[in-house]
Amino acid sequence: MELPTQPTGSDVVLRVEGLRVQFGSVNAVVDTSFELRRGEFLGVVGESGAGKSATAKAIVGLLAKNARVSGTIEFDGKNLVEASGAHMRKVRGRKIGYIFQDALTALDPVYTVGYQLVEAYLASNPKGTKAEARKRALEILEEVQIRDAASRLDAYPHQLSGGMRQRVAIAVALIGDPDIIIADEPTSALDVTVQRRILELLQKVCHERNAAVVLITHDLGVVAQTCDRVVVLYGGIVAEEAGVFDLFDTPRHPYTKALLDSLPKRGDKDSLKPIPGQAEPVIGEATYCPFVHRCASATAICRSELPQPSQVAASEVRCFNPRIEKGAA
Ligand SMILES: Nc1ncnc2c1ncn2[C@@H]1O[C@H](COP(=O)(O)OP(=O)(O)OP(=O)(O)O)[C@@H](O)[C@H]1O
Repeated sequence: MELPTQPTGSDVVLRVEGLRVQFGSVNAVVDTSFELRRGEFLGVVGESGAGKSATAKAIVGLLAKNARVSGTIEFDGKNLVEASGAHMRKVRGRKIGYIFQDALTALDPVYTVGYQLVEAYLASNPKGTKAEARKRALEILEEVQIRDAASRLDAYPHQLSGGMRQRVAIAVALIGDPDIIIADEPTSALDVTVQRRILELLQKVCHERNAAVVLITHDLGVVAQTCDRVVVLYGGIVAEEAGVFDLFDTPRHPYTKALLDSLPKRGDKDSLKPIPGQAEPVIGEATYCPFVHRCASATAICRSELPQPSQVAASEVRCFNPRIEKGAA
C-alpha cells in the first residue's frame, strides 16, 4: 500500500501505528504506536517479553517466519508491514541500519571485517568501486575508534574483543549512511565501562549524521544516558511515552513508576523495590490492562477493558488511573 509521504510533520522519519505481532496465540505486540523524529534517540524500554525485539524486528523485516504482522510501519512513503521481501532487502542496511545485542551473530564469522564493510558499502552504493569501498571502510573503522584500523580490516570477527566487535557492528550499520538505526540491546553483552563508551560512540556518530536511533533496552540507566524520548512497553502496548526528563521526573503510568522504583539508588541499598509478580504473555485478544495483576492502583475497569492512550501533562499514557501529581495539568 502506498501512503502519502510524511503526513504527520516533516521531521517524522518513521511512524508505527497499531502494530500487532502474533506468534500463534501469543500476542507479542498487541497494539503499538509511536513516531521517530529525525536525529533523535528514542528509547524503547520494558521487561523481558514486553515485545521490544518483536517491534524492532518488525521494523527491519526480520521476524521469524511464524510471525503474523499487521498495522502500519510507515517509512519513506511505504507501509513496511506490507512491503515485499525485495523491498525490505533494499531498505535494510541502506536506509535502516540495525545493530543487535551480540555482534557475533550480526557479523559473519567466515569473512574479514574489511570484506563485510566493503559489501555493506557496495550494497548501499551499487555504483561505487571496490577501492572507494575499501577507503570508506578504513575511514569508518577510524571513526568508530578502532585502533590500528588498517590491520583490523583483515581480521576476522572472532579475533576481536566484544567491545571491538560491537564497534565494527556499528560501522557496518553506518557505512551505508542510513536515516535510521535500530539498536536492539546493543551493549547488554558488554561490561559496564565498555557499555558506556560504546553508547557515547553511538550517540556521537549518529548525531554527526543526524541519524535517528531506536534504542531497545531493558536498562533505564542506558535510557537516561542516551535518549531524548522514551516509549515504555508493557504486555505489547505502549504503557507510556514521554520526553526522558518528564518520564524520570514525573512517571505517569504505575508501571513506569514501579520500574523507576526498582532501580538501585546511589548509596541506599534498601531503596530498591522490585516489582511484585511477573509479566505474563498476552494470549489471545487483549481485553484488559496487561499490568493489572501487578498494579497497586488497579480498579474494576482495568480488569474489563484495555485502556486507550490519553494525554496526561507532557506524557501519553495507557492507564485508567494515571498518576496525576498536584500542579500537573
Ligand atoms: N519466534 C517466536 N515464536 C514464538 N513466540 C515468540 C517468538 N519470538 C518472540 N516470541 C514471544 O513474544 C513475546 C515478546 O517477545 P520479545 O522477544 O519481543 O520480547 P522482548 O521485550 O524483546 O524481551 P527480551 O528482553 O527478553 O528480549 C514473548 O512472549 C516471546 O516468548
